[in-house]
This record gives sequence, structure tokens and C-alpha cells, in this order.
Amino acid sequence: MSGAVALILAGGMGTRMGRPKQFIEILGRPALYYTLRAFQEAPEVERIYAVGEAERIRALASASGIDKLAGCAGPGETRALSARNGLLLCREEDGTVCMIHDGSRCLVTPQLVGRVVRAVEQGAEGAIPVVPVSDTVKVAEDGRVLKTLDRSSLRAAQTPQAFRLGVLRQVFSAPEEVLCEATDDASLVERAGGEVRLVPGERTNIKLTTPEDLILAEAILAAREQSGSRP
Ligand SMILES: Nc1ccn([C@@H]2O[C@H](COP(=O)(O)OP(=O)(O)OP(=O)(O)O)[C@@H](O)[C@H]2O)c(=O)n1
Ligand SMILES: C[C@](O)(CO)[C@H](O)COP(=O)(O)O
Repeated sequence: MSGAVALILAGGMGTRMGRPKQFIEILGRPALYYTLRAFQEAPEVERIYAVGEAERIRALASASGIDKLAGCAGPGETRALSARNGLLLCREEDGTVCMIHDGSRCLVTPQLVGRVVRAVEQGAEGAIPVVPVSDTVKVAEDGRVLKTLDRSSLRAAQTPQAFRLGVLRQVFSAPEEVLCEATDDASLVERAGGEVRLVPGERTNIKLTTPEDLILAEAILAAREQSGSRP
């Protein structure tokens, strides 16, 4: 066992979904159940920390056999401030591998968790899952195209994003305005000059963001169930 830790961010309001996403039921279980279960099943993960409604998350974990859950913290005003709150729960040493993961990416697999942990164990300062961008991406302003980007060098970043705890402690000590500009954790490491390695992500590792994503998530989980892997 690698002894890695996972920090699950589940303290958002779900503004674009119209309700908090972590407790929306998919195939009869809250979305967060599937997220927690993937980390519970990953042999590389020793402990799980979560940010969000502590009582509800603890109740979900204990009803679902998620015995790696080691602590919960209250949410911050933004994703980055929630991550900073969660990091305060981690008492492990600086060298421990820590993954930060969106609770709303409930289709994450234990295999993907293993890939990002191994990339950091093999020497990367940070490791993030990415998938190639399949649309053509335009830079826009005032409803007009400014330019078209070269798609061959573009990647869509997912979570879990893995780093040594010491690296996270350092980059999350930046001022709040810097933290809140970052839309993922790796960009804070990049800003500090750290090298972030890319590992293959999974197209099914979608982030529940808008109501249509629920249809997709349910279909993917149902297909996993049919194919014999648990949803
Ligand atoms: N203050 C916040 C904001 C977000 N998150 C978590 O960070 C992840 C990614 O955030 P996002 O998908 O944007 O979720 P919400 O903030 O809930 O959605 P929205 O932006 O539509 O309000 C989610 O698992 C969310 O619960 C969090 O823990 N604390
Ligand atoms: C961290 C992330 O999931 C990487 O793609 C994404 O940036 C989160 O964005 P959100 O607007 O907070 O959902």
C-alpha cells in the first residue's frame, strides 16, 4: 500500500445544476457514494478526507462501508478555499501523496486513482489526468472569435490531481485572491514553477455540472453494472 491520502471536495452549492450535486441520487445512491467508493477500493489510498456537510458525509460513509474516511472539514467560499480547509485535516508528513478530487466527479475509477498516485511516486511533482480536446476551441470576446487555438496541444484536465503534501501546503499558502483565480489545483503548482505530469484520464470521468450530465452519469453507471463491474 502506498499510504496516499485523498481529499474529496463536496462543499459546493451546485449553482449550475440548480442544487448541490454531491447528494443527488443516481441509481438510488447519492453521487458522493460512488466517488467515495472508488477511493475506498483503490489499494493505494490509506485515508480519505472530505470537505462539505460533515454529519451527512459521515453518515453516508458509515452506512456504505467507507471506513477509510478519517475526517471532514467545513466548506470554504470557493473550491480552492474548500481545498485549503481540507488540507488542514491532513496530519501526514510532507512526503505523503495527496490527491485532490471533485466530489462531483463520481465516475472516477480506482484504476485512475492508481495511475496518478504512481506518477507522483515515480518522481513527478504533480500528476493530473487529462483527455484530448475533441472540439475546436475558439478564444472569444463580445460574441466574436479572436482566434482559434491549436487543438493538438490542448488537453482537458480532470481530477484526481496528485501531489506531495509538502507541495500542496506550500502552494495553498498563497494569498486568497491567487487561490480563488485557480480553477484547478495543478495551476497553483504550475504558477510556483512545479512540473506537472500528464497521465491518461478517462472520458467517462465527467464532472456533474449541469442537469444533462445526470443522464450521462446514470447511463455510464448502468452500463458498468450490466458489464459486471459494480456501478
Ligand atoms: N465552495 C466550494 C465549491 C466547490 N466545491 C467542490 O468542488 C468540486 C468542483 O466544483 P463545482 O463542480 O464547480 O461544484 P459547485 O461549486 O457545487 O457547482 P457550481 O459552480 O455550479 O455552483 C465539487 O465537487 C464541489 O462540491 C467545494 O467543495 N466548495
Ligand atoms: C478541477 C476541475 O474539475 C478540472 O477540470 C475543474 O476546473 C473544476 O471546475 P469547476 O468550475 O469548479 O467545476
